[in-house]
Amino acid sequence: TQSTRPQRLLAAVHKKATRGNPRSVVKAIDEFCNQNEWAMNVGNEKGEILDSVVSETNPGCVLELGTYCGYSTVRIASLLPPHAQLITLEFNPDNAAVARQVIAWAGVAEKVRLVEGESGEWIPKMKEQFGVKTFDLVFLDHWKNRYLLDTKLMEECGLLKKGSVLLADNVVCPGAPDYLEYIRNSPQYKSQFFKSHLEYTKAEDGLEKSVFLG
Ligand SMILES: Cc1cc(-c2n[nH]c(CCNC(=O)c3cc(-c4ccc(F)cc4)cc(O)c3O)n2)ccn1
Ligand SMILES: [Mg+2]
Repeated sequence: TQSTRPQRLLAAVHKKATRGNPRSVVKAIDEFCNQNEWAMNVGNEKGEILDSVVSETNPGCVLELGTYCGYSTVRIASLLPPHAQLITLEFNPDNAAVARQVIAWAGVAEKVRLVEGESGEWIPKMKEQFGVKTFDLVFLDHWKNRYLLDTKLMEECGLLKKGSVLLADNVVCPGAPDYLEYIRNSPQYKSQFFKSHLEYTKAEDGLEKSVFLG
């Protein structure tokens, strides 16, 4: 039977990356996507911006919406301080299965909790199910038409505190216009746009970083 693109991406990780070395896993995926097949990982150009935001935030508790194959999960987890935790939500069970193996190969599994399901269902359960108080950093990389809804849901669930950082991928391509409109005009956030390109292409894209002011 035919393999899927995520399965071919995983095969490239097993072939080219060194087990336990997160940077080699990131490099292997970027090579696969540049040389073989495009895939919707955040990529290296936006990934370096992600790395800098993670490093400056030094988060103890991170939420990632949209795991896909675990590329950004591995980038984030490899920069977390000891005992910090990353919860990542993936909607597609086949992609989640690949992500688990990518995360394990990178050697960051003990920092990561991968949950299969929809943001709207799981965000309200974060406190009771995972003992989360608030998130220091949220990486929004899931369905673009859910960014705004889920940001409001996180506010309502008391999952953000003064200083919490939201970092949103794809605010230009595919785009999240209602989210940008809200977050840039809300007195409760201080936002900053990082211009970049859609992963592995020359198309315009960028990340929006927003600090919750409480
Ligand atoms: C509702 C809910 C959803 C999820 C969830 N799990 N996995 C995802 C992945 C979502 N990501 C994307 O769709 C995405 C698309 C493109 C793209 C595609 C085609 C083009 F032509 C150009 C760009 C580029 C990207 O960088 C992306 O991130 N969402 C998890 C939990 N709850
Ligand atoms: Mg993305």
